Amino acid sequence: MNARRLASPPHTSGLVGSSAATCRLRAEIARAAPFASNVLITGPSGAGKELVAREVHALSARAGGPFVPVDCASLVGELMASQLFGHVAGAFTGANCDAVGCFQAANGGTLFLDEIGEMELPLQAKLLRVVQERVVTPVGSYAGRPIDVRIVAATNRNLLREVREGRFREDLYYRLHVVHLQASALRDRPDDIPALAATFLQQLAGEGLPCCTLSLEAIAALMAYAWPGNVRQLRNVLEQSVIEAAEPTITGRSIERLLEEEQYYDEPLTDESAKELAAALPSPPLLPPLPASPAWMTLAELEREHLVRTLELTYFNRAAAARLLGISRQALLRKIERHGLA
Ligand SMILES: Nc1ncnc2c1ncn2[C@@H]1O[C@H](COP(=O)(O)OP(=O)(O)OP(=O)(O)O)[C@@H](O)[C@H]1O
Repeated sequence: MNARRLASPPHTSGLVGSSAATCRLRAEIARAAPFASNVLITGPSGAGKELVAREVHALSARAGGPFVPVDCASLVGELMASQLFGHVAGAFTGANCDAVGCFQAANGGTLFLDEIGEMELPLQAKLLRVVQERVVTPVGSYAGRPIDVRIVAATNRNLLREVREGRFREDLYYRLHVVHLQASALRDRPDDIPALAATFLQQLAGEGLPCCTLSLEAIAALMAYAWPGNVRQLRNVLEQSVIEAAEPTITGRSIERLLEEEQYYDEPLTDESAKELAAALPSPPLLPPLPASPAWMTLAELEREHLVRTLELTYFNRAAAARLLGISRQALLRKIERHGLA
């Protein structure tokens, strides 16, 4: 059987973060959790889809029952149906005794079908029958067994496009897409980063790693990064920085150095995200205020003033400043030099 864990871990506080997107998600989870309706969770890899699924389970009347996560991408070949639906002795070579599948293991609880978009079409047809009839028939048997399972599925694919392109059954899509929850990319909710980082540093200290905090510069650098690997990548970067930290306070420079090794360090933000990020960054450091603007400014003077303001806001993190300004780091470096700010 392909279940990663059968029993639910105790429910902890769950989703960390207070961005508008996370607050909305928390409210949607609370609204949908008490019902038995199927749930489809979408969002990029590492954005917290499994955590959302666990939250739905933990806040439902099934919380005392099992939470069974299944990685649908690994359900391939002959054994896939048996992994989901179980089999009876003699069903195929090597089936020496009856075995329950993930559906029966999740009876009374929640079955989490992770990476549902990867499931092969023949298995989708079998899954549809079970979802519709709430009866599971083990491989090699004709006797169906009623099951009481809530299905929560997740995908990082655009399932409607998969339907249009014939890789995902439309009828199954609509059976699963009763409640839709969206785990957003971390780059779209940078104001969650300080709380997530603090939680992860606390968890890492609890796991025996050095107890560290982040400087304001380090927080600004984390908030300005694009996070292609989302929350999972944030945790990994923090773990690396704790291991490498010479002092209990992690500096902006050490975070920048780690992020330079990751992808998309220099990717500019869209105008909208840049505005959100600028508003969410921690208060700028105490630097001498900019000279009062003259009544009339040339374009060059205006550019210089905005450059200084952006550099202050990002604690002189040039990659972050470039992203906020929507230009490449090379372009920013040229402007810094041209305006004598180096
Ligand atoms: N809002 C959050 N609060 C606290 N921890 C989070 C949050 N979001 C994600 N995490 C943590 O980030 C890691 C990745 O999350 P998770 O496995 O749920 O992502 P996923 O979207 O299911 O990823 P994948 O698509 O790769 O399976 C986990 O350790 C999870 O606990």
